[in-house]
Amino acid sequence: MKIQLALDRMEISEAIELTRKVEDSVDWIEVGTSLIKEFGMASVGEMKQAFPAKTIVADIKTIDNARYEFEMCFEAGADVATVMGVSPLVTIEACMEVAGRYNKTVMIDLLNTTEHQKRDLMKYKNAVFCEHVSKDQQEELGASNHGVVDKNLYGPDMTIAAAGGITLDSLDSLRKTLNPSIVIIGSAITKAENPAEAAAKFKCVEAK
Ligand SMILES: O=C(CO)[C@H](O)[C@H](O)COP(=O)(O)O
Repeated sequence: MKIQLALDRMEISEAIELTRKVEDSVDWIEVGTSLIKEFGMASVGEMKQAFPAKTIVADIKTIDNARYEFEMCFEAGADVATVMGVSPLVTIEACMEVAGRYNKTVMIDLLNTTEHQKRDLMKYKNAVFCEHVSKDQQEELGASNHGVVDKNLYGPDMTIAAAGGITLDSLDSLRKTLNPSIVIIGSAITKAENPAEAAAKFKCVEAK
């Protein structure tokens, strides 16, 4: 499993400082939606400049205006950009086209999608599919992602990611059920007393 560090609700300088402490333990770096909303494409550009060797994920959560937003992300230095799976399929198609042209990757965020919608999205074989329990579901309902999803939904050749309140304790259940290739971890690292130690523990468990 790859570890994607999600950076949210902080200044760009804090995001860079925090990432420096944990970069050896993480694979992909997500510029969180909150950073993009607050600081725009500067957040993506500055993270790519600070960490040129890392895969930078722009969590822009596109739902419309796909070409404009995806071109903006890739021009700013993102390697992966996110689109909501509940978008009209024409939006997903446009994201796939732009990503193909830039030789970059689309991550489809499956938040609030039905099984029927998921099945319609499966044709985008080059995309990463992210099973996501949202911040509001976490903070208002106490939910988190333990990976309990029908794994038969996904073919063996599909790349799956999981996000949403993931902690060290959820990894075992995630692995047994969804078995994602990418685990997206925000607060469990960024809000830890010692982020470097927290990230190293994830790396150690993930490697087992
Ligand atoms: O996409 C997100 C919020 O919409 C976060 O990046 C994702 O939920 C990971 O952060 P955390 O581990 O704190 O939930």
